Amino acid sequence: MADAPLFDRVAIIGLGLIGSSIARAAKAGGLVGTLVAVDRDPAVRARVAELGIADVVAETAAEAAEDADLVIVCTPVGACGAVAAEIGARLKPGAILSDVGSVKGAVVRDMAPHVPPYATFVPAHPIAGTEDSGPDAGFAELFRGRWAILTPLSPADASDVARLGAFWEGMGAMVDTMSVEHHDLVFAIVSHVPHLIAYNIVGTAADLEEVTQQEVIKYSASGFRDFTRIASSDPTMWRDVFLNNREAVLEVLGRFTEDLTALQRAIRWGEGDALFNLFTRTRAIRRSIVEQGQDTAAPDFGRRATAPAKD
Ligand SMILES: NC(=O)c1ccc[n+]([C@@H]2O[C@H](COP(=O)([O-])OP(=O)(O)OC[C@H]3O[C@@H](n4cnc5c(N)ncnc54)[C@H](O)[C@@H]3O)[C@@H](O)[C@H]2O)c1
Ligand SMILES: O=C(O)C(=O)C[C@]1(C(=O)O)C=C[C@@H](O)C=C1
Repeated sequence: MADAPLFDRVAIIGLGLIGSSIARAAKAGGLVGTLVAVDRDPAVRARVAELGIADVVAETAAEAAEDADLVIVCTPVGACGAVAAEIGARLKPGAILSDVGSVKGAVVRDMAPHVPPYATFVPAHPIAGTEDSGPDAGFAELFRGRWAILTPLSPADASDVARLGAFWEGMGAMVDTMSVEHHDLVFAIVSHVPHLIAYNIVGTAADLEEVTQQEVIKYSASGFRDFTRIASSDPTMWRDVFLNNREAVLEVLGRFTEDLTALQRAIRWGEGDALFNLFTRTRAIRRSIVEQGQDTAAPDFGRRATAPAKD
């Protein structure tokens, strides 16, 4: 007899890249009995029904959350508070509420006040994604071999944290836990500021009057192309990330700006050793990332086997 699913009823709110990937992975892994999906966009709800990646497509978040053992909010972080306000009173006793937001402090601030004492809020963040969005962009293998960070709010939540961790592991992820504050600093460095740099360099190139748009497109088969991939990431998602992780991002940007000024000086004064030493250190970092098998920002898995690469 097959093992019983980890959760009888799971509700996913927001069926974009991440929500639809969870739906696909959870069903493929036999982790849920009934999967209920809802999105505020009627076109997304219709597409989810067409794709057949949920058992039930609900009309409202409150309706989706009712009776669910696990509810995962997969909207942009700026919408998480309003969703929690809508579903909080409808959560069933013993339910686990979670999210996938790229920022944790602001999400906890906005969601936690709406969680009743008989449910447990376990914030989460999968470190996996692509530059694409929407329900067609998702795929079941997205989380395989990737980290899922849980930021538990109380030691009393340990058994629910373990259950949610098992759910992420069932989707192929490796689970780690850290504090909300530490999370926001770490991901400001390794994800948020790198995205800001990509948005900035692509914007600068597009604005340079002496380089035509045609040349930017024609000669971008270089490092610049990698920046354009990142800089094509969803504008709503990333606007919300920067508005909601302001302090950590500004802290890291301050350090980044100082280091950039030092590089500017080294170039101006011909300090080749300073440049060489930095580039040697950064090359070693890249090599250790590759050795640990974390070198693909957007894992291909089966996705590219069926869909031709866009770039
Ligand atoms: N894209 C990534 O690489 C990535 C990786 C890890 C975590 N995240 C986080 O996951 C979340 C979702 O990102 P995504 O890339 O799946 O975005 P997406 O744009 O692909 O999907 C978001 C979905 O949420 C829906 N939505 C928005 N407001 C809503 C509301 N109030 N109620 C119900 N549905 C609503 C939208 O209609 C959309 O379908 C974000 O919080 C993001 O920070 C993204
Ligand atoms: O691969 C990409 O396109 C991503 O940017 C994924 C990425 C990241 O920065 O690593 C982006 C945001 C998330 O919160 C987690 C993962």
